[in-house]
Amino acid sequence: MSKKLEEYVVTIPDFPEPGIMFRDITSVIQDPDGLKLAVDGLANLVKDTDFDLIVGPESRGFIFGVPVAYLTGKGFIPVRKKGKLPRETVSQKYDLEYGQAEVEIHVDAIKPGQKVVIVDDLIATGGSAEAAVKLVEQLGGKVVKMIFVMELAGLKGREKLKDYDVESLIVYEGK
Ligand SMILES: O=P(O)(O)OC[C@H]1O[C@H](OP(=O)(O)OP(=O)(O)O)[C@H](O)[C@@H]1O
Ligand SMILES: Nc1ncnc2[nH]cnc12
Ligand SMILES: [Mg+2]
Repeated sequence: MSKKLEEYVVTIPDFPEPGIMFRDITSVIQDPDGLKLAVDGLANLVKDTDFDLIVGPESRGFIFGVPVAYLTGKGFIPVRKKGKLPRETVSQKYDLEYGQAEVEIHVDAIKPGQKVVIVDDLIATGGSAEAAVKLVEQLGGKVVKMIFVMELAGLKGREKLKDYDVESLIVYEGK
Protein backbone atom coordinates (compact mmCIF):
# COMPACT_ATOMS: atom_id res chain seq x y z
CA MET A 1 0.00 0.00 0.00
CA SER A 2 1.35 3.46 -0.80
CA LYS A 3 2.17 6.02 1.87
CA LYS A 4 -0.12 8.86 2.90
CA LEU A 5 1.02 12.50 2.71
CA GLU A 6 1.34 12.83 6.50
CA GLU A 7 3.78 9.91 6.57
CA TYR A 8 6.29 11.99 4.55
CA VAL A 9 6.38 14.80 7.14
CA VAL A 10 9.27 14.51 9.60
CA THR A 11 8.72 16.25 12.95
CA ILE A 12 11.81 17.68 14.65
CA PRO A 13 11.30 18.49 18.35
CA ASP A 14 12.90 21.67 19.71
CA PHE A 15 13.79 23.23 16.33
CA PRO A 16 14.57 26.07 15.85
CA GLU A 17 14.09 26.62 19.58
CA PRO A 18 12.98 24.64 22.65
CA GLY A 19 9.28 23.78 22.69
CA ILE A 20 8.71 23.99 18.91
CA MET A 21 7.68 20.83 17.07
CA PHE A 22 9.03 21.63 13.61
CA ARG A 23 6.95 20.08 10.81
CA ASP A 24 9.45 19.70 7.99
CA ILE A 25 8.33 19.78 4.36
CA THR A 26 11.76 19.06 2.89
CA SER A 27 11.18 15.36 3.68
CA VAL A 28 7.91 15.57 1.71
CA ILE A 29 9.30 17.23 -1.40
CA GLN A 30 12.53 15.23 -1.64
CA ASP A 31 10.44 12.16 -2.42
CA PRO A 32 8.70 12.24 -5.82
CA ASP A 33 5.61 10.53 -4.37
CA GLY A 34 5.47 12.96 -1.44
CA LEU A 35 5.86 15.95 -3.76
CA LYS A 36 3.10 14.65 -6.02
CA LEU A 37 0.72 13.98 -3.11
CA ALA A 38 1.25 17.51 -1.76
CA VAL A 39 0.98 19.39 -5.06
CA ASP A 40 -1.92 17.32 -6.44
CA GLY A 41 -3.64 17.56 -3.06
CA LEU A 42 -3.41 21.37 -3.04
CA ALA A 43 -4.59 21.61 -6.67
CA ASN A 44 -7.53 19.38 -5.76
CA LEU A 45 -8.58 21.84 -3.02
CA VAL A 46 -9.19 24.51 -5.68
CA LYS A 47 -10.66 22.32 -8.41
CA ASP A 48 -14.11 23.91 -7.95
CA THR A 49 -12.85 27.43 -7.15
CA ASP A 50 -13.17 30.28 -9.63
CA PHE A 51 -9.93 32.28 -9.40
CA ASP A 52 -7.43 34.26 -11.47
CA LEU A 53 -4.07 34.09 -9.66
CA ILE A 54 -2.02 32.24 -7.07
CA VAL A 55 -0.16 34.30 -4.45
CA GLY A 56 2.61 32.59 -2.45
CA PRO A 57 4.67 34.00 0.44
CA GLU A 58 8.46 33.64 0.42
CA SER A 59 9.99 31.16 0.76
CA ARG A 60 8.14 27.93 1.39
CA GLY A 61 5.03 29.35 -0.30
CA PHE A 62 7.03 29.44 -3.55
CA ILE A 63 7.74 25.70 -3.37
CA PHE A 64 4.05 24.83 -3.50
CA GLY A 65 2.54 27.94 -5.09
CA VAL A 66 4.34 27.68 -8.42
CA PRO A 67 3.46 24.03 -9.22
CA VAL A 68 -0.16 24.60 -8.17
CA ALA A 69 -0.32 27.69 -10.43
CA TYR A 70 1.19 25.67 -13.28
CA LEU A 71 -1.22 22.75 -12.80
CA THR A 72 -4.27 25.01 -12.61
CA GLY A 73 -3.20 27.19 -15.53
CA LYS A 74 -2.81 30.44 -13.55
CA GLY A 75 -0.03 32.94 -12.96
CA PHE A 76 2.04 33.03 -9.75
CA ILE A 77 2.61 36.22 -7.73
CA PRO A 78 5.38 36.22 -5.11
CA VAL A 79 5.05 37.94 -1.75
CA ARG A 80 8.63 38.72 -0.73
CA LYS A 81 10.54 40.00 2.25
CA LYS A 82 11.17 43.74 2.09
CA GLY A 83 13.75 44.96 -0.42
CA LYS A 84 13.75 41.96 -2.79
CA LEU A 85 11.22 42.95 -5.45
CA PRO A 86 12.65 45.22 -8.18
CA ARG A 87 9.60 47.21 -9.31
CA GLU A 88 7.10 49.39 -7.43
CA THR A 89 5.64 47.62 -4.40
CA VAL A 90 3.20 47.98 -1.54
CA SER A 91 4.23 46.61 1.85
CA GLN A 92 2.75 45.19 5.02
CA LYS A 93 4.24 44.78 8.49
CA TYR A 94 3.30 41.76 10.59
CA ASP A 95 4.12 40.28 13.98
CA LEU A 96 6.47 37.37 14.52
CA GLU A 97 6.83 35.54 17.80
CA TYR A 98 9.58 38.07 18.62
CA GLY A 99 9.51 41.40 16.80
CA GLN A 100 8.14 42.33 13.40
CA ALA A 101 8.70 41.54 9.73
CA GLU A 102 7.68 43.30 6.52
CA VAL A 103 6.62 41.80 3.20
CA GLU A 104 5.94 43.30 -0.23
CA ILE A 105 4.13 42.62 -3.49
CA HIS A 106 4.45 44.29 -6.91
CA VAL A 107 1.70 46.87 -7.41
CA ASP A 108 1.07 45.74 -10.99
CA ALA A 109 0.71 42.07 -10.02
CA ILE A 110 -3.00 42.15 -9.19
CA LYS A 111 -5.74 44.19 -10.84
CA PRO A 112 -8.75 45.40 -8.83
CA GLY A 113 -11.40 42.68 -8.68
CA GLN A 114 -9.09 39.79 -9.50
CA LYS A 115 -9.75 36.63 -7.51
CA VAL A 116 -6.75 35.25 -5.62
CA VAL A 117 -5.87 31.94 -3.97
CA ILE A 118 -3.09 32.12 -1.35
CA VAL A 119 -0.84 29.03 -1.07
CA ASP A 120 1.68 28.30 1.69
CA ASP A 121 3.25 25.23 3.27
CA LEU A 122 1.89 25.80 6.76
CA ILE A 123 -0.42 27.96 8.84
CA ALA A 124 0.58 28.45 12.47
CA THR A 125 -0.50 31.76 14.08
CA GLY A 126 -1.79 32.96 10.70
CA GLY A 127 0.36 36.11 10.82
CA SER A 128 2.15 35.44 7.52
CA ALA A 129 -1.07 34.52 5.75
CA GLU A 130 -2.85 37.58 7.13
CA ALA A 131 -0.05 39.84 5.83
CA ALA A 132 -0.42 38.26 2.37
CA VAL A 133 -4.20 38.87 2.49
CA LYS A 134 -3.64 42.53 3.37
CA LEU A 135 -1.26 42.98 0.44
CA VAL A 136 -3.76 41.45 -1.97
CA GLU A 137 -6.53 43.66 -0.60
CA GLN A 138 -4.35 46.81 -0.77
CA LEU A 139 -4.30 46.21 -4.54
CA GLY A 140 -8.06 45.65 -4.76
CA GLY A 141 -7.80 41.86 -5.15
CA LYS A 142 -10.24 39.45 -3.52
CA VAL A 143 -8.93 36.45 -1.58
CA VAL A 144 -11.32 33.62 -2.48
CA LYS A 145 -9.42 30.78 -0.78
CA MET A 146 -6.29 30.04 1.28
CA ILE A 147 -4.73 26.58 1.07
CA PHE A 148 -1.96 24.98 3.11
CA VAL A 149 -0.20 21.64 3.24
CA MET A 150 -0.24 21.74 7.06
CA GLU A 151 -2.15 23.52 9.81
CA LEU A 152 -1.17 23.78 13.47
CA ALA A 153 -4.71 24.10 14.79
CA GLY A 154 -3.63 24.84 18.37
CA LEU A 155 -2.15 28.18 17.26
CA LYS A 156 -5.55 29.32 16.01
CA GLY A 157 -4.54 30.84 12.69
CA ARG A 158 -8.02 30.01 11.44
CA GLU A 159 -9.54 32.42 13.99
CA LYS A 160 -7.37 35.26 12.67
CA LEU A 161 -8.64 34.41 9.16
CA LYS A 162 -12.24 33.65 10.12
CA ASP A 163 -13.65 35.72 7.25
CA TYR A 164 -11.80 33.58 4.68
CA ASP A 165 -12.13 30.09 3.24
CA VAL A 166 -9.14 28.20 4.74
CA GLU A 167 -8.33 24.56 3.89
CA SER A 168 -5.35 22.37 4.80
CA LEU A 169 -4.30 18.89 3.70
CA ILE A 170 -3.00 17.87 7.16
CA VAL A 171 -4.26 19.27 10.47
CA TYR A 172 -2.20 18.86 13.66
CA GLU A 173 -4.37 19.44 16.72
CA GLY A 174 -1.57 20.94 18.85
CA LYS A 175 1.04 23.56 18.03
O1 LIG B 1 1.19 31.27 10.56
P1 LIG B 1 2.51 31.86 10.97
O2 LIG B 1 2.67 31.92 12.46
O3 LIG B 1 2.78 33.17 10.32
O4 LIG B 1 3.66 30.83 10.53
C1 LIG B 1 3.64 30.17 9.29
C2 LIG B 1 4.74 30.64 8.41
O5 LIG B 1 6.01 30.36 9.04
C3 LIG B 1 6.87 29.72 8.11
O6 LIG B 1 7.54 30.67 7.30
P2 LIG B 1 8.84 31.45 7.79
O7 LIG B 1 8.44 32.86 8.15
O8 LIG B 1 9.52 30.64 8.86
O9 LIG B 1 9.76 31.59 6.53
P3 LIG B 1 10.16 30.62 5.32
O10 LIG B 1 8.91 30.24 4.57
O11 LIG B 1 11.05 31.49 4.52
O12 LIG B 1 10.86 29.40 5.89
C4 LIG B 1 5.92 28.94 7.23
O13 LIG B 1 6.51 28.67 5.95
C5 LIG B 1 4.74 29.88 7.08
O14 LIG B 1 4.92 30.79 6.01
N1 LIG C 1 6.02 24.23 13.93
C1 LIG C 1 6.40 24.66 12.72
N2 LIG C 1 6.95 23.79 11.84
C2 LIG C 1 7.33 24.22 10.62
N3 LIG C 1 7.20 25.48 10.19
C3 LIG C 1 6.66 26.38 11.03
N4 LIG C 1 6.39 27.70 10.89
C4 LIG C 1 5.85 28.13 12.03
N5 LIG C 1 5.74 27.14 12.92
C5 LIG C 1 6.24 26.02 12.32
MG1 LIG D 1 6.91 30.66 5.15
